[in-house]
Amino acid sequence: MLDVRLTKEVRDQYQRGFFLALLQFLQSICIVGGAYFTAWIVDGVFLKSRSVEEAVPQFMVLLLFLCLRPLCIWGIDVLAKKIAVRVKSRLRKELSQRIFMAGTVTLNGEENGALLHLLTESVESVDEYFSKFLPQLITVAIVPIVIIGVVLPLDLSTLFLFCITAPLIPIFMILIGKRAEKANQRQWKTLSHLSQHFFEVMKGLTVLKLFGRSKDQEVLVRRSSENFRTATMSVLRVAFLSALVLEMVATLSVALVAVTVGLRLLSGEIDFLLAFFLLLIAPEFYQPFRQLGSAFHSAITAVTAAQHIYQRLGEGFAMRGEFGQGFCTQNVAIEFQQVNFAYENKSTFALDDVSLDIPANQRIAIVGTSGAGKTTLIRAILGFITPQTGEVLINGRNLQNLTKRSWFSHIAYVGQNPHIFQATIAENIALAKRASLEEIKQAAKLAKAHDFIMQLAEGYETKIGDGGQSLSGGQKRRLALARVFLQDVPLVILDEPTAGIDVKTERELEESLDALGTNRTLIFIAHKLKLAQKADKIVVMEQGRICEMGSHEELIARNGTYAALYQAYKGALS
Ligand SMILES: Nc1ncnc2c1ncn2[C@@H]1O[C@H](COP(=O)(O)OP(=O)(O)OP(=O)(O)O)[C@@H](O)[C@H]1O
Repeated sequence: MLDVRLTKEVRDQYQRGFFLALLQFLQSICIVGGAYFTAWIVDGVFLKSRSVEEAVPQFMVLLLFLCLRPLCIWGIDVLAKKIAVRVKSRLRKELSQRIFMAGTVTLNGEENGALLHLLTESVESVDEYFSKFLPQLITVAIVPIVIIGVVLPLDLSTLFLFCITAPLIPIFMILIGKRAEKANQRQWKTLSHLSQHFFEVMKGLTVLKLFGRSKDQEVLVRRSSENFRTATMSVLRVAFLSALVLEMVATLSVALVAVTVGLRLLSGEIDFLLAFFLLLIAPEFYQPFRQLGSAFHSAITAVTAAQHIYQRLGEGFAMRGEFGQGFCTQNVAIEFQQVNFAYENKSTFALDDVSLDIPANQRIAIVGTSGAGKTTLIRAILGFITPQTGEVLINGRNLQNLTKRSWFSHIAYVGQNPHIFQATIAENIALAKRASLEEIKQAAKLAKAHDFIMQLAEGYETKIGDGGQSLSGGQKRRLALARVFLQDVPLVILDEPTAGIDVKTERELEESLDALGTNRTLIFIAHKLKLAQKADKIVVMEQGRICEMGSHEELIARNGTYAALYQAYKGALS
């Protein structure tokens, strides 16, 4: 059950690995030495009638070995735990970075509960692979070999028994391992499903209560829990069965050695000292295999979790990490060249042969019916998704070759559900840039947020709850817009900037947005077509395709999709 990728995680901890192996070696010396001196003392004092005083030096050495052994075990334990903690924190960090990078695509997906399960329990279950299984594997590689090395010149028939019985344990482990792996996969999936389902129910509890459907969900959660219980029981069954089989093989092997040694002692083939030493050392020879058997199940659980972690870590991100090209400009021009993109498990393209030219410092409005592909187009610009074919070019350079850090430093973005962190209003606005209170206030004024902030108990120093719960949707959006006003970047992307905002504030905000669009590339998704009229170019999307493009007047004159949308919009207003 050795997983190459997981084992490679100790790559930066060779020193600890070396000391761990050294302690294992020292432990095996203690085992052999302890057995030898015990046999010598019993043989000398009880059979060869040596005086107790004569045995004192041997007794002291035995005592030394007996004390040293638990110290070695403790050292091995500490080193293994340290290795495990380092690996876990690295995996957690890489996973969170990957999730942050995947951004809205992943987090908008319906899988937050499963992600939480991956980040917490899955990473945690990797612990036992490093703290138990790997050290035990090293024990198996060192202790039995040292014992074989000692027994080789002393007794060939016991050595022969060791050599034919020891491989039986790993063979059984491999056979049982196949079944155990399947059971573990099933258990992982059911737990992941349960976490996801529970998370969804918690999120939507208000809606479920209002529709009187919370009882139905209770039944479904109970059913998911029952599936998880069944899957866990089948994992435990395999675990108990394998522990039983491995224990039996080990016990029978020890018994075989004991019986043959006993018979040879009775027939006078070997003397008591050697026979007693072999009897003491035989259980120690099989002990590492036994313990490997019990660590084996933790290892399967860890490897199952690791497969899912690596799968998530391996998922492609549209842009380069640290090794792409840096990028710095004051004028951002964007070009889509025949871009196609379909989400995983979707048969239709969310972006279908999209070619689009966005010159620097223009205002572009993206409009279209729900599900037309507007957000996906924005995600492609942000680099959150990789086109399956075609390219997104930034000032003529392929976006995928730019570093995330340098590209993101050019962008201010407000999505559909801007997140407000558990911090003060001022800290929330100054998220992207260090700024003085005066600058923060100025930005808030431009975003028409200043007035409502001043009405809060502590103004800009008011702490807002996790997720900005004490603010309304429109207030959160204005706070997020204030962040944008504070950042002085060449590209601003807004997803429906005036959603959830009253008519008066909306009118005021439009003026601020005018200012925001000066000397910057401004791209905004507009459901309210009044806002779109101010754009230099309106891009109309339908089923992933760009069906029309032009100014408001041009598109009205064309009397196509945009004109129809505009009529519907005007109708809804009147
Ligand atoms: N994370 C996702 N995973 C799978 N499919 C997705 C995902 N996000 C969007 N889609 C699908 O891609 C298509 C385009 O969605 P997109 O969100 O880009 O539309 P939109 O025009 O922004 O819609 P809206 O105006 O309702 O926000 C839709 O069919 C949608 O179901």
